[in-house]
Amino acid sequence: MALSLSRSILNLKTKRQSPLFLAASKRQHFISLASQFTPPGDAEFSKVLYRKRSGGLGAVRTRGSWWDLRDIEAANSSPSNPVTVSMALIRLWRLIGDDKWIIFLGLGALFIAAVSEISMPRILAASVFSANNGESAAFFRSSRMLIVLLIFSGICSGLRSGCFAVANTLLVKRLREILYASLVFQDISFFDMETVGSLTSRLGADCQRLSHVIGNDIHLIIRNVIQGTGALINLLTLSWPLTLPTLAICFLLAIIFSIYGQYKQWLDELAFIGIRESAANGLWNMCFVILYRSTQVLAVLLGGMCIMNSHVTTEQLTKYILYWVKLQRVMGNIQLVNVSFHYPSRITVPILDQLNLSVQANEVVAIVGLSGSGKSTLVGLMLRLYEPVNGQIYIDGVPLKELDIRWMREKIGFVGQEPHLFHMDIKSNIKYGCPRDVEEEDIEWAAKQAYAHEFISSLPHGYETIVDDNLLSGGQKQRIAIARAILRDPAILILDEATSALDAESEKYVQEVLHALRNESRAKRTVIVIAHRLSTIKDVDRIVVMDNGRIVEASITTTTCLGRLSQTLLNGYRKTLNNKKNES
Ligand SMILES: Nc1ncnc2c1ncn2[C@@H]1O[C@H](COP(=O)(O)OP(=O)(O)OP(=O)(O)O)[C@@H](O)[C@H]1O
Repeated sequence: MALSLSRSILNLKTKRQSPLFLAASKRQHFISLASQFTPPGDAEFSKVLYRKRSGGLGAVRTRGSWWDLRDIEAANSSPSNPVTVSMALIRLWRLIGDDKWIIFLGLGALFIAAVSEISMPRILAASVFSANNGESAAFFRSSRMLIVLLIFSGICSGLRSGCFAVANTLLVKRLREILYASLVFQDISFFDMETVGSLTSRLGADCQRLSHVIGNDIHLIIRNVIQGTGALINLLTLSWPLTLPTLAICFLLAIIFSIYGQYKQWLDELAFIGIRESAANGLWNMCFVILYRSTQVLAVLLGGMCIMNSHVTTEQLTKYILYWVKLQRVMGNIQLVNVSFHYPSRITVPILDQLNLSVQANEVVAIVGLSGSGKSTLVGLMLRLYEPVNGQIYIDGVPLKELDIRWMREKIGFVGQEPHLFHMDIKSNIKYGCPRDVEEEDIEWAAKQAYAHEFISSLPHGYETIVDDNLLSGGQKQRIAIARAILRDPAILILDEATSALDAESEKYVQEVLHALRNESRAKRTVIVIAHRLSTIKDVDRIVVMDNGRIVEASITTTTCLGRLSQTLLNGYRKTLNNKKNES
């Protein structure tokens, strides 16, 4: 929106250079930009109360006129957030934080400079007339006064622009911090819809523009108001008959400005929609929490009676309640029931179609299938990077979407095809993102599990070796990423095996890791591996074959794999097998 506004302002600037038009556009731009950085919430309650009163209580009932959006739909198609100038200023004021003294200092300097500048013409005229009349004492007094005012206005003007420039810099910094923090926690689907360019522009140019309004325009407005008022008082005291026609023209200009400022009405309408949405959300939350909690209360009441009647044991009741309260520990059972999915950016292309899959805790399952059959998408849904369009995913019997997403992701280790390593030592790379304190031996243990310890130890500085682009092969990078995932001790480990792009040495790494994971009790966990090579699926419990967004085989073993793969898949794997034979 900020970009399109920027473009439209640019167009307006090139088409119409009228200062009035530019002023109106600038104000609208400022409000729109401010709304990007502020959550909706400061609602105009007086308006709502007024509307509610005018509609009566009946308007608020289900399907009552209070919820009706058609009037606004018809009147307005702009999706901007409802933020008024004052709201935007208040929020920006909060952003200044502890550095408000800079603004106060700037305002003080601004006031003194403005008053000095207003006083100068009167004293200048007085000194000219006193010189003309030969009144030397008055002339020197006026001249001294002029010099003092000159010095004051010079120093204070400098101080004013310095203070606002510093406030401007602080504001840009904070806006970017807040915006960046907000971007980091967006859903993956948000990044599908937004281009990198527009996000970069928000962080860069838009923040800069918004703070420019604060750093320059606002203090200029304040200065002009003070100087205008002073000039008006001066004019009125000099000659009110001359001043009144000027005032009439100014009044006319103010009316024209206010006509351009009519968009406020749209902001009010949008604020009203926001309030109704919040109210609907509040009602939903209230109903959900009350019903959810009442199941626990009922469980305790009825369960207590059943214990007294010896229908259930205390242990059974405790387990029952604990399941309802929260999933304490992830065992690693995964169940996908009738899951369908399409990407938000391509809603007409179904990727997963009524998919059903069940993975038991500690099972090692390989997912195979031709490129584009939806394997990575399936994993993306398990990681809750996206929500299924239809169907449900359960972890240990609890719907995935009801679990705390951060907590859940801590329990899942994921290693993608191109894992990212940081320019720091190998030890820190393995430790990266681990939510608990770990010792050197834990890091080595994880590296051993990932078959990385041997090559790390052979490096000149071992675990202290700094990772750089040319130091490690693709397979070695992946082993470090697996060590990183294993160190977090996830209940579910998902490996997206690299495709043919990697070197020959990496051919066996997933196979070895899977072998270790299956045979070491400390490493027991559910493992899902997206396999591209036959060698990988040798050691798994089960092979799941995907084709065109569906699971066509869900429980074949390695020995029967080749025999039962569908013809299409078989051809693909035969080709791989032949290539391998030719190579060897
Ligand atoms: N972010 C996305 N937005 C839109 N479409 C996508 C996105 N990611 C994947 N797709 C499409 O979804 C389909 C399934 O892709 P997916 O990556 O899940 O297949 P895959 O079986 O993992 O393939 P490969 O083995 O090549 O990794 C493909 O047609 C792909 O183009």
